Amino acid sequence: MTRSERLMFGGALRYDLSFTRHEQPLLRLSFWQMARQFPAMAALVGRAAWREDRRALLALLGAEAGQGLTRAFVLVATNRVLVALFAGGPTVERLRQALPALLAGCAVAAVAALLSAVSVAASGRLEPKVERVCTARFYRGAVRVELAALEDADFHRTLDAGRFGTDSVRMMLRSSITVVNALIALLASAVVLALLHPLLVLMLVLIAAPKGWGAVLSARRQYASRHAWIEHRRAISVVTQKITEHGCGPELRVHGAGRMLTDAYDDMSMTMEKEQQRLATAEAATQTAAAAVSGLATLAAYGVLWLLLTGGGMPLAVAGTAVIAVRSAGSGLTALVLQVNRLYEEAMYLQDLQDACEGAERQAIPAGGTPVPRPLTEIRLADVSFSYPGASEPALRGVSLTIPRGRVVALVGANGSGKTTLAKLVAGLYLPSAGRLTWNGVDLREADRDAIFDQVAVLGQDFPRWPMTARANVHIGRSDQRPDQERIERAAAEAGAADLVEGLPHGWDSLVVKGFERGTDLSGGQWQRLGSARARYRGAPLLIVDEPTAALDPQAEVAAFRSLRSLADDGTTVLLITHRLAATATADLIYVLDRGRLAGAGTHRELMSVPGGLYRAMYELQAAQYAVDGTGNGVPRANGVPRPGNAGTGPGDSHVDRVQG
Ligand SMILES: Nc1ncnc2c1ncn2[C@@H]1O[C@H](COP(=O)(O)OP(=O)(O)OP(=O)(O)O)[C@@H](O)[C@H]1O
Repeated sequence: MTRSERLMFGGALRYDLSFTRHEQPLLRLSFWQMARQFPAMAALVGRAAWREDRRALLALLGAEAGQGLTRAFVLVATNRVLVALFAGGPTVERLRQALPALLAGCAVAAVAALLSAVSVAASGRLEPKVERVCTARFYRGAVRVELAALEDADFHRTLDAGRFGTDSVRMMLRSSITVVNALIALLASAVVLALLHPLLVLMLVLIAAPKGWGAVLSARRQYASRHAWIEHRRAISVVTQKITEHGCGPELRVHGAGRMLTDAYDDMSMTMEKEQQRLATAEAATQTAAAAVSGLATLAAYGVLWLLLTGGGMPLAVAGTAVIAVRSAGSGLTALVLQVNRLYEEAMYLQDLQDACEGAERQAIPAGGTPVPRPLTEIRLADVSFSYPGASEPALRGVSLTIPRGRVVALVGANGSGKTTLAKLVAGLYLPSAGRLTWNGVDLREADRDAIFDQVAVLGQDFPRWPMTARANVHIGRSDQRPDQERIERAAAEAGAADLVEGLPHGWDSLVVKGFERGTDLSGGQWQRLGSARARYRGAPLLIVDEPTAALDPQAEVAAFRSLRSLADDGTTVLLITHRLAATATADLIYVLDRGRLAGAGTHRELMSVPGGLYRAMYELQAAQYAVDGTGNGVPRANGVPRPGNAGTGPGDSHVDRVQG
């Protein structure tokens, strides 16, 4: 373990042996068991190829099989040429005898070249398609996975491992085709050799076996290493990514964090280097052993030929063909071994991809379910508890509450009291561990979750800042419909984002990500307005907002809370999570959470009237910062929203604070 790993990640980031022993059965498979899996893996890719472009697949298979057969024809033609050349008679006559076979050999070689061109074109067409289909299946599955499943480290690892497999799809197709080609070529050579002398086939097998063994051994070693180091690699990429990330720039420089990260890169990469060296040394040893045994077998093959020739058991022309056949079979074999090596390794990664896809499909949010009657009238939680997978303490315990339609419902409570968790349950992102959560009387467990998602808009604390244009950043809120510029602009105006977009160099077409053409960056508050525009553009009957004003200036904050109020007046149910208790004061209903339990419910006035109540204590603490009392006396109000500060100036008033002399 490196120093950096201990400091930054709390320990070594490698899966120990138990992972490879218990969780990677592929590594325990023998070559023959693995070989039996090839057809299934090849079929996986083959089926995708068949679905996407069967003409290209057939052309590819035909061209490869044809190329293999041409090699046998070339060998037969060579044999004919040699027989003619080694026969008695004048040279001109022997050449004339050899000419037809020579011409046939040339014609077959030309056909082989054409077939090779067909194969290149067809595979160029097919490979990207198959890669796209298999990769898209993986990503489609990944976005449908239940959020709770992603909390499980093992499942997360399975998904992560699947990502390596997406590169393997293309390789698998290519390697499978090349292996088919090499096998046909080898078979052709073996048939020709068997016809010449059966003993030569045995020699061919002896030459091949050690190389095959070496290839399989290397592939397994590489695969095991990659798996064991997967976390380590991921950590290196996470660390280095931060070095160029825009938001990290200031701390990297001012705090000198850059040095810590670059040192960590050095440190962790050095351990990877050692692993690479270990692999290379092992690989070299395996290759040498395989080449030595294979070389001895080749020597033996030539020895047998020698004996057959000197003993008169074989004519010189046949021996000549045999030498060419052994040589061509030998090089074909090397190609085959290389490809089998690849295929073996790729098959393992492809299996990971298959496992990830199947896992994602198993853990997918179910499609369909009981329809939820519209419009949304009420969401009810009855004795709901929820624990995050692997967590020792539940995040919510026996919570019962109701969220009625068209109201602003505020969730308040200390950090970690369960507000965000509760909101995620309400949105259908998590299912309760116990108790019932119903949407219009339909239990979340049976409900059509897509229909629920369709009625929810979220603006989370750490909402995504999509690296796209300003327009796409809003439109992605309702991307199942065609972009509607008029609605986009209305949503932006309501969220206070219209001016900011107008001020961008390319307006709605400005890329709000630095580092691209037309790219520009936004301030935290500007991002929050854009995020809010997105949530509004979605136009869902339930809007969940988690600290929607954390980055806004006071004026924008007041406007934001006021517009939430007017949304509710228009029938939208607003679930508001905030620590700004001045804003919750105008909510229709406030729920107070304390360590996962419901500790209070009512209006601001009701909760303030509870002596020693948690809400009152929190409110008074916050109000004290502004030197106002909890009853609202002296708190200036702008359209019903309490505003801290001195009376007399509305949020929109422009004035210069003066100290009266
Ligand atoms: N993904 C998670 N996995 C495990 N535990 C989690 C996860 N998310 C939150 N928790 C835990 O659940 C509890 C409730 O967290 P939650 O985020 O709901 O609190 P919150 O009230 O929204 O806090 P804050 O005011 O800080 O946003 C906390 O103890 C937290 O550590």
